This record gives sequence, structure tokens and C-alpha cells, in this order.
Amino acid sequence: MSQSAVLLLNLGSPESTSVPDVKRYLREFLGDERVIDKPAAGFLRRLLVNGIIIPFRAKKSAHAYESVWTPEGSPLVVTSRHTQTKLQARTPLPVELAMNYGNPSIPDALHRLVRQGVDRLLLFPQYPHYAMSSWETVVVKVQREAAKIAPDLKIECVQPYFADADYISALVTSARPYLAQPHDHLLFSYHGIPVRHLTKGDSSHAHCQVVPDCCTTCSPAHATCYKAQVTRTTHEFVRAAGLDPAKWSISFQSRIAGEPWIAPYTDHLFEELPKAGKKRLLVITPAFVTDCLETLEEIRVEGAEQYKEAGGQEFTHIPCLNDQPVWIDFLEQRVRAWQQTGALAFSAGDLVKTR
Ligand SMILES: C=CC1=C(C)c2cc3[nH]c(cc4nc(cc5[nH]c(cc1n2)c(C)c5CCC(=O)O)C(CCC(=O)O)=C4C)c(C)c3C=C
Ligand SMILES: [Fe+2]
Ligand SMILES: [Fe+2]
Repeated sequence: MSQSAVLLLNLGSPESTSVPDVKRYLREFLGDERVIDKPAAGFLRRLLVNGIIIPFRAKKSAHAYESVWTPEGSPLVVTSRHTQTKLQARTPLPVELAMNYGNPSIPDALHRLVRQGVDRLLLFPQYPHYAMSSWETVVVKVQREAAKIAPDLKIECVQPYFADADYISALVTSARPYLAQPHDHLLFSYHGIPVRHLTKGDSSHAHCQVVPDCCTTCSPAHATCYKAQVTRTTHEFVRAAGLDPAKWSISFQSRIAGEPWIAPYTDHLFEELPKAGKKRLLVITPAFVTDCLETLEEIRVEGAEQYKEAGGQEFTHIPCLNDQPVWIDFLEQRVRAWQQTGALAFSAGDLVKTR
């Protein structure tokens, strides 16, 4: 008898807020060749990660984590556990959780699934959008680990759901109470990526950053274009929520210095929006399914401070979907559709490129 299961996937956090634990986490994360994509054994990469990024970043990151840490641990991991428990209560299939970096680890989750006799697995990345540095890298890691631990496991994966009507509806429903508040502007702040990753993801090399308005001009390149996908999420949200066209915009946060990242930058907008008379700001962060360091500290703490120093008056971050019932409904529907018909899932290798 076949046994199916679901594996929820996210990025992961350090074990604690201590500087050594944060260094260990950053080394694993930034050692990923799909995140810092310089040749893995190269001098340049070692210099960049171990000589520049980690020494300069670890203390600052540890301090930032301290400001959002909960008694149970990292908000990202704790909330993801709640999501797992709530989804488990809605489906007879085993539901596991794994993080790309740190714990709960992918090998541990696979071992637990194997012990339960699982032979068919649905990967559910908690990322609505494809990016080499998020969606692709976690799927590749599961495939690599499964090849060692459970070579006969049949692995399927949900498609990036950035334009899925039910996902958009969940996002709009959870944002509704905030949209009803008086505000001057809604900023869609997405995690950024280096511009280079966009062009690298376009195997035709003839669309992304080449065609004018590439992200709103239909192209097969969009299957692996993060910027086109976040643009689509935004437009679908705007249409579904009936937003005034003059009252929203897109920006990108969390960049690392060293090369151009996709623009405009969120922190620049926190300076500019008050000067343009946008004094009451709502910020939504749909690249993140779960609130984490990048939303709770970078937006809610740092961003609010920066916006107010620049003359802004009211700043509200709309919480991520987290473990809200609308999100659990979405997960449950997708799992049920997969279980019954295989719908909306496809072979895990389909969007994964050999690097
Ligand atoms: C939403 C998808 C994400 C993409 C795409 C992504 C790309 C990306 N990130 C970094 C560097 C860092 N990101 C960090 C934290 C972080 N990033 C994501 C998601 C995406 N990253 C999440 C959910 C988190 C939060 C983790 C948590 O524990 O709460 C960090 C660590 C913290 C810090 O020092 O700021 C780094 C570093 C790169 C370089 C990149 C694309 C190339
Ligand atoms: Fe990140
Ligand atoms: Fe584009």
C-alpha cells in the first residue's frame, strides 16, 4: 500500500541568537551556491563569505535576531511549527516540516517520513515565488538528500503559487482589516535578489532585462523569473482588493552590498514616501508566507523608525499569512487536490536547473 505525505519547507534560522550560532547559520546559508553563486571552491567566494559578509554581518544579525526571538525560539521556526500542527489536524497524511538551513533539518524530516513507510511526497515550499536562492535551492536539497536516504521516494512539488486565485484571495482576506484603515499608500515590499539572478534565470537570455517592460510582457521566461512573479502577485492583489492605482507601489528589501539588487529599494522608499505626502503607510510583505527576521525586525522595527524619522506619521506592517485559518485552508485544499488527482503538483525537477 502506498503512503503519501507532505513536507512543508522554509528557509530556517540560527539555533540561538548567540554570535557563534548566527555565524554557523550564515556560513551554511551563504555557502549555498544558489545564494552566493560564485564558484563554490573559489577564492573569491571564500573571501566574500568568510572574510567580508560573515565578520561584518554576524554581530549585527545576532542583535537583530535578539529583538524578535521568542521564548520558544525563532519566530520563523515557531510559527512554521504551528502551521504544521494545524495542517496535520486537517489531513490524514503525515505532515513534516523542514528548513533549508538549520533545524528541523531536511535529512531528519526524510528519516521520519521513511520510518512511517512514506513512498510518495509532496514538497510544499512556503515561498509563493520561484527564486534560485529560495524555491529552487530547497527543492534541490530535498532531492539530493532523498537520493541518499530514500532513493525510491517519489517526489512531487507544488508549483509556485504567486498567481493562484486561492492564494491571492487568502492574502487579500488577511489584509482586509488593515486596508480598511485610513492610509495614504500601500507598499508591497518583497525580498530582493541580485539583478544578475534574474538574467541568469532566463535561459533564452533574450527577455529578462532585455525586452522593455519585461515583467509585464508575456514570456516563458516568467516560469523562473522572480521579478515577473512578484509583479503578477501585486497586480492580482490590486485587482482582487480593488485598490486605487495611485495608492500602491512595489519595492525590494534585505539587499546585501556588493552588486546591484532589484530596485526600487524599500529603505529608499521609507525616506521618499513621507516627502511625497504619503504620511500613513501600510506595508505588506507577500514574498514571506511566515513572519521572520526580515519582516519583524527589518520592516516593523527598523523600517517604522526610518519612515517616522523621514516625516511619516503612521506605519503599519500587515502580518504575513503565518498560521491564520485562511492559509491553513489554502494548504489543506492543495494537499487534498494532490492526494485525489495529483492536481497542481508536478515532478520536483521541472523548474530546477543544473548550475
Ligand atoms: C522570500 C524568499 C527569499 C529570497 C528570494 C531570499 C534571497 C536571499 N537572501 C539572502 C541573504 C539573507 N537572507 C536572510 C534572511 C531571510 N531570507 C529569507 C527569504 C529569502 N531570501 C527569509 C525568510 C529570511 C529570514 C530568516 C529568519 O531566520 O527569520 C539573511 C539572514 C539574516 C540577516 O543577516 O539579514 C541573509 C544573510 C541572499 C544573499 C539572497 C539572494 C541571493
Ligand atoms: Fe534572504
Ligand atoms: Fe522581467
